Amino acid sequence: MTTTDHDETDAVAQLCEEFYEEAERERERTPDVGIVMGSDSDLPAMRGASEALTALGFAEVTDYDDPPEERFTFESYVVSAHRTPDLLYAYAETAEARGLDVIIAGAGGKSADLPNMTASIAFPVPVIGVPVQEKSVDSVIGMPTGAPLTAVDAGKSYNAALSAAQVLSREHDELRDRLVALHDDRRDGVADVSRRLHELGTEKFE
Ligand SMILES: Nc1c(C(=O)O)ncn1[C@@H]1O[C@H](COP(=O)(O)O)[C@@H](O)[C@H]1O
Repeated sequence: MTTTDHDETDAVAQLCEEFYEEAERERERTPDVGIVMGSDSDLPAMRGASEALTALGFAEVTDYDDPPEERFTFESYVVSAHRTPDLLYAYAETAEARGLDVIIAGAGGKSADLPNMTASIAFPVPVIGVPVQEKSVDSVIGMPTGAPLTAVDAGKSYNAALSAAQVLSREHDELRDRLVALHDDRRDGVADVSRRLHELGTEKFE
C-alpha cells in the first residue's frame, strides 16, 4: 500500500466516523433528502435532482452545524459500493438516525449497485434509484422480492427528486402545494410553447 492509499483509507474512515457521530447527535434540523452518487462524474446526470428540489424551495445542507433556514433541505455525497463499501455501509446504516426521510441514489456503468445496496442497508428509508446511463437500468432495478427500490428512467434525476418530495408531501401540506404549483407551471409551459410555435411557425421558432 502506498502512502497515498493509506491517506485515502483514512479519509474514508474519517467520513464514516462523521456519519456515525451524526447519527448519535440530537439535532433540531437535519437534511430531509439525501443525494448520493457513485462518482462525481455522475454530477451532470444527477444535477436534475438538486435543481428540482431547489425549485421546490429546498436548500442544501453543506454544514450540519450551520444548516440553512429553509424548512426543507437536502445533502449530497459521493459514495461508491464498489470503491468504498465501508463508506456506503456507514452512509446507509446511519441514514435514518441522521434524519433522512428519502434517499436519491444514482450510479452509472453496467454494475450500478450503489442504489440497490443503499436501499438494502438503509431499509426502511425509501430509496429512489437513478440509473445514470441506459446500460445501468437493469442493475439498478433488478431487486429480489422483499428488497424494494423505486427507480426512475435513465438520467431522470429530476423526476427522482419530485418523487422524493411527493413522499415527504404526504406529511407536509406546504410541500404538497409547492408540488402542485410546479406541476401546473409545467402544464402552462406546454401551452406557452405550443402557442409560440404556432404563432412563429417552425422556421422562426427557437
Ligand atoms: N456504479 C458505480 C458504483 C457503485 O455502484 O458502487 N461506484 C461507481 N460507479 C460508477 O462508475 C462510473 C464511472 O465512475 P468514474 O467516472 O469515477 O470512473 C460512474 O457512473 C459511477 O456511478
